[in-house]
Amino acid sequence: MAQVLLQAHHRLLELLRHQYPTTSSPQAAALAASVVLVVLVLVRRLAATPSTTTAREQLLSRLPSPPSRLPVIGHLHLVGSLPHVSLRDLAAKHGRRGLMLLRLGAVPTVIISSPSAAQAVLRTHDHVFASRPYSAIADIIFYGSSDIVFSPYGEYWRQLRKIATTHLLTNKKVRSYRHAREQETMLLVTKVREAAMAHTSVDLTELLNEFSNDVFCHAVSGKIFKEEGRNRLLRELGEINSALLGGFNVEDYFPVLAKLDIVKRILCAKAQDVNKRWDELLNKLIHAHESRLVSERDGEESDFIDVLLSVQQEYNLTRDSIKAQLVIMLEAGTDTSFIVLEYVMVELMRNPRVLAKLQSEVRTAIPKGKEIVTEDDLSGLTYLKAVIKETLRLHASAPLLVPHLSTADCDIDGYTIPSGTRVLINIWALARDPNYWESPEEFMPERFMEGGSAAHMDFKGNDFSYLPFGSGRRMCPGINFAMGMIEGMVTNLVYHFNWELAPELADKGIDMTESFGVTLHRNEKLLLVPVVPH
Ligand code: HEM
Repeated sequence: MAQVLLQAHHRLLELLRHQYPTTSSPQAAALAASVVLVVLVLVRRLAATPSTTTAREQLLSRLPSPPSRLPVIGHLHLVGSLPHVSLRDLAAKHGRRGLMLLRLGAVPTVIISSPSAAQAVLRTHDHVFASRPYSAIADIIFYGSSDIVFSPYGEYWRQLRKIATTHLLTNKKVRSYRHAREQETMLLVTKVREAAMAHTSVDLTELLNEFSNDVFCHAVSGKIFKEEGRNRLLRELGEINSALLGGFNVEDYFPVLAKLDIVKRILCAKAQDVNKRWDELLNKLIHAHESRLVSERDGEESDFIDVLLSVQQEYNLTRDSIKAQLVIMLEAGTDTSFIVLEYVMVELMRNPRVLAKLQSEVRTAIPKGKEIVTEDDLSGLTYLKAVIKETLRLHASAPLLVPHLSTADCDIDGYTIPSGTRVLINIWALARDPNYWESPEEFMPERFMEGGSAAHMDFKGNDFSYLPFGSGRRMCPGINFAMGMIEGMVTNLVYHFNWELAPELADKGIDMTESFGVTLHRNEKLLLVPVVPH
């Protein structure tokens, strides 16, 4: 027993160090891990009444699960720094029919790893699995989880979803932000052209991140988004949110800790702090919108703040709820779109044949000499669409989707998943499964072209081995917004420039090491030399 507790302590220590890398000395971290372990063991002892073998426990115990479970931390020690990879390997060994149960700390979590199990969860029983587990951090950052992504399934969420799909992210609205997208595209192309003239490299990671951030800031808060460096501040705050939401949060796996006020105060202090900073900034932005006269709008398209204020009464939205939607829209859209953009360029650089073919398509279809390629020029670019689809297959920004939660007992293929179980759908594993994909590790856009093995597939949630945006009620409502941005930017990058690896990367190639947070992203910067073609 002492040996297993020691192992649990060691793993807890690693996890705490990961969560609080800069704030704790080794001694303080070891002490914190010991305190957490003692508290958890005590709480477990106190809670170990006959009710622990409830009907729910009995159902859980029938689900396929790895045998090596430690006290307190459960299977957490089996999950490495790239959870989607560990989960795929564990499921191959211990899963049955695409289902596997892991005890992540105190939280039973079902991992879905086959298209048929994904279909059962996201389509057949979608209504049962459409809720979200509680997250102490999300609760602070999103004003009591009152945002569309983390709010539990129910009437309130339905209203938010309606606002998103009928007011904020309709095709018409997405088209109306076109001017903002093209303006930001122009800024980026100009910067790259300057570098090309000077024969220097560009940090494309940074440029694309900035582009994506600015397009969203513009959509959310209109023309004033750059005043007083607000776009930079919004980006900084967004990055802090991502780090907090994506880190290993002890309180998510040991919810009992989040209930202890003193522990909550310590663990959630950073989230409180960033929420305060968001609140100040959003109050200013909302106030500026409220006090702006119609005559000052100068024909400008209404932004997310205008839209939310205009439907406030109709949907009975509180001020906090409006702020929660603004924070989540920036969070949900910016990072995901930037990651896809960067990976498209990474894959094009790693596959010169594909880059050449894409350039040929783009430069044949679009007349020479355009200052900027607009969204009108994109129809008919079938290889471009195939390149983006293939990038989304290999590099889903959210490899485990956002966690789902069951709200009733539900039978799937002979197993019963009890109510209140957290469910992760490993779409990364589904999209690389050799049972469903030919040469799954290869970047082959042709598979999505006419005559290819995946020609009929789209990302609209109908093909359960290919779900980069999820499927069902909780599916991403921002696909059109994202596609408008990604297609436009990639086309401009390959239309205007030829690309070479920067000298720093020329010898060693592009490092594909990734980190997992809320989203999955590369660690190293993409440094490239742009060349203006003759
Ligand atoms: C390439 C870019 C994007 C990718 C890959 C992506 C992917 C996803 C995924 C996987 C989910 C979770 C689905 C689930 O839990 O089952 C999601 C949810 C969501 N996405 Fe996106 N997304 C992208 C862009 C956007 C954009 C541009 C917006 C908004 C402007 C957006 C807004 C949302 C919202 C609001 C949700 C939560 C829906 C809900 O819980 O009801 N996303 N997205």
